[in-house]
Amino acid sequence: MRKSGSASSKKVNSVPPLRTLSVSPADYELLEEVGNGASATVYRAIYKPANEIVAVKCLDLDRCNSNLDDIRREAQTMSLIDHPNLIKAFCSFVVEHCLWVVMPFMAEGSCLHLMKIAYPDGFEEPVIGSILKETLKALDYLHNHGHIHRDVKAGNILLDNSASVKLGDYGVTACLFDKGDRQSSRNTFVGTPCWMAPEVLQPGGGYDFKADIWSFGITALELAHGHAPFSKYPPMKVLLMTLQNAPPGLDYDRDKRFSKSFKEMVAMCLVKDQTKRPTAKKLLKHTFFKNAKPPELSLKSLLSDLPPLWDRVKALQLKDAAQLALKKMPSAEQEALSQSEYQRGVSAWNFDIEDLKAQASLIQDDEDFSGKKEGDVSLRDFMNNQDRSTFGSAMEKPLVANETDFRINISAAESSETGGAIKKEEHLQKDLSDFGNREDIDRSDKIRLKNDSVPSTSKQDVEPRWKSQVGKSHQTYSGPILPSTVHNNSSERGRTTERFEGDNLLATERVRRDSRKIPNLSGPLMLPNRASANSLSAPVRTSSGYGDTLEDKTRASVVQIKGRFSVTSENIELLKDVLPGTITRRSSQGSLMKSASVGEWLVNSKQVLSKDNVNTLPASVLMPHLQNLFQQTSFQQDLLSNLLNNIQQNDIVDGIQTTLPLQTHSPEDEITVDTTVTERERLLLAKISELQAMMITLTDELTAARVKQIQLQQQLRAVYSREGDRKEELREL
Ligand SMILES: Nc1ncnc2c1ncn2[C@@H]1O[C@H](COP(=O)(O)OP(=O)(O)OP(=O)(O)O)[C@@H](O)[C@H]1O
Repeated sequence: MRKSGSASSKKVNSVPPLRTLSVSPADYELLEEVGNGASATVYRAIYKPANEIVAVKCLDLDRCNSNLDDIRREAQTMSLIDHPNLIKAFCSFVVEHCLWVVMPFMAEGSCLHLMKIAYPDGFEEPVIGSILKETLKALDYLHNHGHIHRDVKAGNILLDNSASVKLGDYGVTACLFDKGDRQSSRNTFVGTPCWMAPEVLQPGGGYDFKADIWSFGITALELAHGHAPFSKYPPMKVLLMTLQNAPPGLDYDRDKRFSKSFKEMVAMCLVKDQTKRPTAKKLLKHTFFKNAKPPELSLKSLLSDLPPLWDRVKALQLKDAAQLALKKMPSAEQEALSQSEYQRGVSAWNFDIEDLKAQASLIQDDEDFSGKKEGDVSLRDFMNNQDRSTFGSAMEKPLVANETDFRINISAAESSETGGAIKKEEHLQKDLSDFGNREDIDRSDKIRLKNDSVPSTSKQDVEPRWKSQVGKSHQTYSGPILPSTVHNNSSERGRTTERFEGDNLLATERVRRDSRKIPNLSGPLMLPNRASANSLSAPVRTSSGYGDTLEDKTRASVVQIKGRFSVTSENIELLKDVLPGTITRRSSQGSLMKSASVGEWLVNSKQVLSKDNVNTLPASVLMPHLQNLFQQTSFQQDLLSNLLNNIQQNDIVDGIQTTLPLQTHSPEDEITVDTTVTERERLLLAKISELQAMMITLTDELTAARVKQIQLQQQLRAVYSREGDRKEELREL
């Protein structure tokens, strides 16, 4: 079951869907990575006893917020599911810290992948109709069997090479990760922000299967436009927009190419009042679906001319890595904006609605997605300049050559398309080497590529449509986990991480990890060991132990991790405050949100003002940064003081609120309140210490910045006076 590609060149068959496969990891050979989601990586694999191709989803249990018993229970439940439009697992078993789920290999990947690689502006209506109809059948089945999918999106709709459409990740993940009974889990929110129904975002209200109908409507828009509505916004803004704005829909002017019945169907799904949304069964009777063609007729042409799935995935990952590099952030700073910090940000923020609005209004509201975002790298440019054989029989070529081409192509593309953006090339060159030791990458990828021999499906001789498309930058890999039976298997050989050998592991993992750290306003809120450079992430990067303490705390309080969004118990409390418009108690934390962007800014300034730079850069470059750093640091100090004050005040208010009712309560109540108060005190004290630690660090930084400012001013004066002297001399001459 070691990862290898050697078997891919052999003739292999696909496993028919209802087979029982072995639960021994030794019987599986993992081949190429074909997808990754928030919690799992999916591989094409060979089932050795039958020489058959399957997909193995390796779900990292360390990253799941659930115990093995829950997983087993849910896996058994899901084994009862059986529908042609749902991916059914053959079997599942535990290999070290991972749950392996063996399922049919969907050779064309997800609709999201397909759009990213070849249809960035979405599909034509007949295609959408076919995909949606099959998805709706799957939802109808799930709902009839008492399941809510909770993560319907293009990334979870998978296609195979016979153009059949299957919904993956159908609720199992949600169930697996639920703590306690299902009902209580419905009081938490789960999903990916853009696709989440308003009622899902309202904590405590509960929701039902109609939440899937909303997500289905959003998925319809996603397939029509190539992206979900609001996908370019940070998650918090998405949350607000979903709650406050009119529901998104197909526009009469902008979406002229779509029929009235399609528009009407979408509008029916995207009604805020969940009781007014149709059931899946009713929706299936809509004219739009009555006219939909079977997928074999409408989808086949889409899938021709595409390279094998794993090559597409690799290309997208490389593109993402390049975008990451273009963000000009060294990896250390990327780490500063990691998911753990994002979680910290989420749980620490106050969802002060006014403040959020102010935040949100800072982001441009234009809906022009066609324009290339800063840092977007054209996949077309990358692919067109690749050696054609990159995606064909020459996959054995070491990646070093491909990566070199890649870098050159990006810079060429950037300079031609953005004009004068030559600097990006330098940054890219620098950052690509920053985020991974070149030698490491080369070695590890050589090994991987050597093994990844090319199957008979490669199509290097054609000039396909996908090459001429510019992929979008959304990073929303997601999908199924549908175990039918779970077995424990502690075989050393089964350890997923052993698929790379020795130190190659490090490098390859780093490349992969970094390729996922794409700063993206659609807000990939990844799991703790994945980084995300969301602009609303961690307020301040400190050099103290602050990050760890808080990160651990946040991790401990996570109640839901799903897709790109994780929710902590603190979030729920905070949202309870916000949503009915009753926030204020922690209003100072709204400032922390502001400091999120400040934090990012500080990072940039600190970069510029690094020890090495400070003596070499001209004063004219350094001064504005220094001044800004100075101002922002002072600003942050003020915010922190306010925050501390507010916490102290809140403490007093809380004390009054919690002690007053005590007089009328029973002794049991007193014990409960006492415990709550103590717990709250403990949390507040912890928060205060953390803030104090932050303040100390900030004060240090401020002092350092002041010193630097003084030095620079002196240098500047010296330069001016030298220049003055020189001018004097010249005049005298
Ligand atoms: N059976 C399969 N065959 C081929 N590709 C697959 C298969 N299952 C999943 N994938 C690919 O892997 C990606 C990630 O898988 P999946 O969504 O199951 O992970 P996840 O961690 O549950 O993601 P998320 O929770 O973000 O939805 C999918 O988007 C899809 O592109």
